[in-house]
Formats: sequence, C-alpha cells, structure tokens
Amino acid sequence: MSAGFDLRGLGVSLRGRPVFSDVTLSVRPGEMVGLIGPNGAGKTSLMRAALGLIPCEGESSLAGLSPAARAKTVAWMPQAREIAWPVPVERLVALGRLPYLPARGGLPEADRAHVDRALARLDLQGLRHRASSRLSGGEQARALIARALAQDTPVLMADEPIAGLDPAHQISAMRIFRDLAGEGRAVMVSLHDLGLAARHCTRLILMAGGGVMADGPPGEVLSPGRMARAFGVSVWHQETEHGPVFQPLEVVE
Ligand SMILES: Nc1ncnc2c1ncn2[C@@H]1O[C@H](COP(=O)(O)OP(=O)(O)OP(=O)(O)O)[C@@H](O)[C@H]1O
Repeated sequence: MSAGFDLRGLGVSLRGRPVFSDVTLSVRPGEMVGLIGPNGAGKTSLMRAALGLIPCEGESSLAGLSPAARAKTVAWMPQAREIAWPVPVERLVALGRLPYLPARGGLPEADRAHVDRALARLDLQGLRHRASSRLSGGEQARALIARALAQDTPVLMADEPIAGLDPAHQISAMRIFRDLAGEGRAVMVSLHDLGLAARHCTRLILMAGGGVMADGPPGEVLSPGRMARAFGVSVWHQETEHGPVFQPLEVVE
C-alpha cells in the first residue's frame, strides 16, 4: 500500500474570496484523521482540492495522479449522496470495483468477494437486492460507505459520512474507518460530531479562520479555549474508563 498523501501550501479561493490558504500537512498510513471545523471553514473545499477536483494553489500528491491511478489510490465519498438510479444495492457497491475491471465482461469472482465483504461489513446483506433509490437516507449512506470499501484503496476520504446515521450505525461506521486505518490505510473524514471525533480519531485537524487552527491528538486539539475560539461553545471533556467523553455544552459570547 502507498504512503498516504501530502499537501503543500494548499489554498482555495471561491468566486474571488479566499476560503483557506497555506495548508501543509501529510496523512500517513494508519492514521484516522478527523477534519473538524465550523460550517463554512473549508473542510469540503480542502478535501476537494486535495483530490484535484477544484482549482487551488499549492500541491497535492493525489491531484497529480492520472484519473486511472487516482481511482486505485483514493476512494472519495462526497457529502451529496442522493442516489437517483434504482440500481440494486449490490450493483451500486460493485461500482467501487470499476477501476479494476476490464472494459468488457461481468464481475470477476475476486471482485465479487470484495463486494460481498463490503456489504457484510456495513450490515447490508439483507438489502442487497433492494433498489438503492428506495433506501432510507441512513441506508443510502451505508451503501455508499460500502461502495468506497469495495474500492479497496490505500487512501479513503469522506465528507461527513456519518451524518444522518443512527447512533449504532454511526459508531459502527467510525469503527470501520478506524479499522481501515488500522489495516494500514490513510483515512480522512470530516465530522461535526466532536464526541465521536474525540473517541474514534487518532488525530484531529481543526479548520477555522482561513487555515488549520490546530492539528494533533484529539485530547490536545479539543481544548476548551480552542473550542470557544473556533466554534463559540463551552465544552466538557473527561477521560473515563470507557475512553474520552467530549460534549459541547453552551454557546459562549
Ligand atoms: N461553489 C461555491 N462558490 C462560492 N463559494 C463557495 C462555493 N462552495 C462553497 N463556497 C464557500 O466556501 C466556504 C467553504 O465552504 P466548504 O463547503 O468548504 O465548508 P465546510 O467547512 O465543508 O462547511 P460545512 O461544515 O457547512 O459543510 C463557505 O463560505 C462557502 O460558502
């Protein structure tokens, strides 16, 4: 598996307005990175720029890859996830194998095994023949995570992948992302749930004020002063026998 990805001096302006500038960071295999920050801080823009999907200043090791190489290097789950076509769930998940398939013919046995594993991991076997457009919002989100897993890439980037999932599926999805990192992949997910970020990420990158405000272990990044400056909230944070518990409390002036 390749070695994560690197961003150097990355900056994005949209319609002439700078969103963020001068972001330099590397994400290594084994890291489960939570990208956090208030609405509009530039989390989506950072990931899209890193992938080469929008114009930007600076360099990204992913953006320079050919489309074919990039599809085998990074699985991308965008925030918008309406599934308009009524394809069966298993076919939607099988689309994750597209970068590996010959131009003609069906799905080879080995690729089918990837699809079956992804369906099982996301608890979707019972829905595999259902039309994807007839899933609930949370089920669609799980099907799209399964598609990204089937792609079996060394890097995974996901924009708010657990938004709209129920608590059990949020926790399972975070565990899956963490396990994928544990297998040696580089994982970056944007999140608004700071409690889940604190519990499941090995590293947090906090975007605010036009750049990266903090980057490090969750316990350091989620300091009360920084949470007040970045999000305008007071917080409660405790290391417990169940792991870190982090809860935003009140809006502060
Ligand atoms: N197509 C666009 N044209 C102009 N401005 C845009 C465009 N897309 C996003 N923006 C602006 O860029 C800024 C960053 O947006 P971005 O979606 O990257 O933030 P975010 O941190 O992902 O936000 P959220 O948490 O709300 O999803 C925002 O101020 C947004 O209004």
